[in-house]
Amino acid sequence: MRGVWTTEHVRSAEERLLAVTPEGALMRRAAYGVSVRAAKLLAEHTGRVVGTRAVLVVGAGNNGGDALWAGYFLRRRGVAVAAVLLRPEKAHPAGLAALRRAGGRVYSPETAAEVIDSADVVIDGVVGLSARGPLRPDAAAVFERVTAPVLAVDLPSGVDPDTGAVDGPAVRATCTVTFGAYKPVHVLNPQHCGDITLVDIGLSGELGEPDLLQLDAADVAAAWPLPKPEDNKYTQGVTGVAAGSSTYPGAAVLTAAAAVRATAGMVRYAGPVADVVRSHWPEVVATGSIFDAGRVQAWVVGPGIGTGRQSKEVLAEALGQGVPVCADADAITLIAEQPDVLDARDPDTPLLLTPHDGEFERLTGSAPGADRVGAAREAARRFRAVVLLKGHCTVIAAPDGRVLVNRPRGSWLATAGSGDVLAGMIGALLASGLDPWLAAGVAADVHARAGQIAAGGVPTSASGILAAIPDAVRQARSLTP
Ligand SMILES: NC(=O)C1=CN([C@@H]2O[C@H](COP(=O)(O)OP(=O)(O)OC[C@H]3O[C@@H](n4cnc5c(N)ncnc54)[C@H](OP(=O)(O)O)[C@@H]3O)[C@@H](O)[C@H]2O)[C@@H](O)CC1
Ligand SMILES: [K+]
Repeated sequence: MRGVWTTEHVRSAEERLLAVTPEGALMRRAAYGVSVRAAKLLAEHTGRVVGTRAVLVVGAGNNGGDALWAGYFLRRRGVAVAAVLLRPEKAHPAGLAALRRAGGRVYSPETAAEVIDSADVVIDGVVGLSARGPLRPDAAAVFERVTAPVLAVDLPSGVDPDTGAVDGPAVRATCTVTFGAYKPVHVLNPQHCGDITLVDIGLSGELGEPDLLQLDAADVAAAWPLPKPEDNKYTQGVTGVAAGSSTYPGAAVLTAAAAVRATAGMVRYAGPVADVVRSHWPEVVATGSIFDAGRVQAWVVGPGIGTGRQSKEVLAEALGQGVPVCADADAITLIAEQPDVLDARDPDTPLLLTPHDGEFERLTGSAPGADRVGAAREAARRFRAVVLLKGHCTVIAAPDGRVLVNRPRGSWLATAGSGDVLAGMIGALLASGLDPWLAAGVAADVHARAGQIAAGGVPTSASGILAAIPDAVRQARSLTP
């Protein structure tokens, strides 16, 4: 698993490390890493390093110091370096002196137009860990001119380091070089970070437990349930699916099919479109009502069931059986509108909620806002449930505070019925006995892989995602991170 630490925790770890490290050593280590990545970027874009031109955009703090020292190292590799100082009086003194000594030139934003226009790479050292709010107007004006690839030092300036939120002008980087630890921005807003490089500055011993986690392929592979020699169809867990209606039969088919595709156990369907489900997926044991469905090890309830009285009874029945329940789509709206349905649940029965933003607002009374991790964590505590908050970077929070952030693989999942497929996969993983938080994270990862595989660069559909589940599992099982 990839660990991610908030800026508060990175800062205090850095303070402890700084206390036992010679002055300036950490910054030079960080800056050297920036210069190596910058040289690679230059070579990729121009075919050479010597004789290319780098522009540093330098703010008031140590992030600017990193950029200035990186400029010093790039000078030594034959790169022409120009530093645009946004706050000349506050520019890191040692870094600036080193750059000048090495032959770097210095500009103000007003005099820099020409060097920016002819840059081969621009290094964003405006602001790092201490960033607040969007780019200020002077920095925003500089980046408006930029057409060269941008390397962000630590993080793209203008993006909130702890939430990844963007609320105005912000740097959109080709690549980001960060130090010591991944920060939330790197997993919550990969679109603005581009390709990310982590430079080791010796911080790992000081960091403690991570605040967020991201699954690697190896984690997904290790968690994905596979039949063992002693298994039969029951021992792998039976998934119950209560989905669909005469208006939305497709929701039943997609949800049940995703459970079939995800694991080798058995899938039971209970609902008004049993015949439709059976005709598409003969391996599903389908019946008309949840009350005569037989034993299951987990329920998925909600896709396409509507929010009427009968649907409420179905949800209450599932919640009362003492097995994990994934409440999706209409089941979330039902909980939001008629919270007494949760009385049917023993507080120890695992519950998993899978809202998109609109459903989240219905459920909690407020939209997730900029701090999606905080919002999901709070909702998870309040409902004593795992909350999977859908988004470009889906966030999965457990009631005990653990948070996973899913790695996006394009926007292919934004298609009708895609959520039904995810719910079916989660149900199958719950039935296999996986921890609900991990089940949600692993399902979200494979769902994203399936979307990418199904799309292959052109739009796909929920049926396409469904068909790609086996290849997505294969991909996760054969890849390292
Ligand atoms: N500590 C270490 O060991 C190491 C640290 N390292 C590096 O230090 C970086 C952290 O440096 P830092 O703490 O000096 O602050 P930094 O992020 O440069 O901000 C400077 C000032 O900018 C301002 N500002 C705020 N928001 C703004 C905005 N939106 N747009 C424009 N300006 C804005 C605000 O000042 P204000 O103008 O509000 O007074 C703020 O104080 C870290 O990211 C890493 O790169 C590495 O070298 C490894 C070793
Ligand atoms: K930056």
